[in-house]
Amino acid sequence: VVDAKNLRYQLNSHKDSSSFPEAYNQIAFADVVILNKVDLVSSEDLGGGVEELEKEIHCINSLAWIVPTIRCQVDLSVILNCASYDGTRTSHLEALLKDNNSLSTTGLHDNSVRTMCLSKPGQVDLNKVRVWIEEILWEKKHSMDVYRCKGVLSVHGSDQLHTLQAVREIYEIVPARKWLEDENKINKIVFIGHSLNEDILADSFQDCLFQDQ
Ligand SMILES: Nc1nc2c(ncn2[C@@H]2O[C@H](COP(=O)(O)OP(=O)(O)OP(=O)(O)O)[C@@H](O)[C@H]2O)c(=O)[nH]1
Repeated sequence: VVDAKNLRYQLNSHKDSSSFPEAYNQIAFADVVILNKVDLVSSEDLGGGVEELEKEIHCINSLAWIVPTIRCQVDLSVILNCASYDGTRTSHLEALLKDNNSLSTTGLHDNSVRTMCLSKPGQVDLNKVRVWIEEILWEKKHSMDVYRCKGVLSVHGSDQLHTLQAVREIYEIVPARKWLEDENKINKIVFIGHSLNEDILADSFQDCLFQDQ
């Protein structure tokens, strides 16, 4: 739950310190963000109203689904049972498959928590992807602090769309469903975290593509 009236203050409160406020972490890890107290903000407020706040939340986590509320009044059947981490249910990942769907953000402040989206055509070698993601998440090879990761993969030798999900060091790659005939078989991975380097991620992922010997 985000307090609409105080969000900006909470996000800015770290500017003079070396650590991030908890608000960044909570938004980065959220699947659903309840943006509460929207009756207390208006477009005349410094920095804009609810729309601006939604933009700021999406800058940190462009995968989050935002529900504006007053007194947290929300239909529970909408926000519960999202099955966001069920790798075999692709409904929450379908948006990733849409072309031209840019989810990357530049972050609110230099070096803050942000979303980065990697997109590559071709088929990947699953073993290479495992080594690649383990180097990033476990060995912190590129000094990136990845909070979460979600994506779809087109795996060589399989007609199944695979999903990749990670929370901190724990990750999972599983077959989810058959690729559809007319579907653009791509690899698309969204990273949410801190100190993300787009060029390094794109270059290193290139080595995961399957190559005929
Ligand atoms: N106008 C308005 N007031 C609200 C809303 N939600 C809560 N409040 C009031 O805001 C006051 C503080 O409530 P909260 O922000 O939920 O209280 P809190 O102590 O911060 O609660 P925690 O965040 O759980 O620690 C109470 O008087 C609530 O009735 C809202 O959407 N609109």
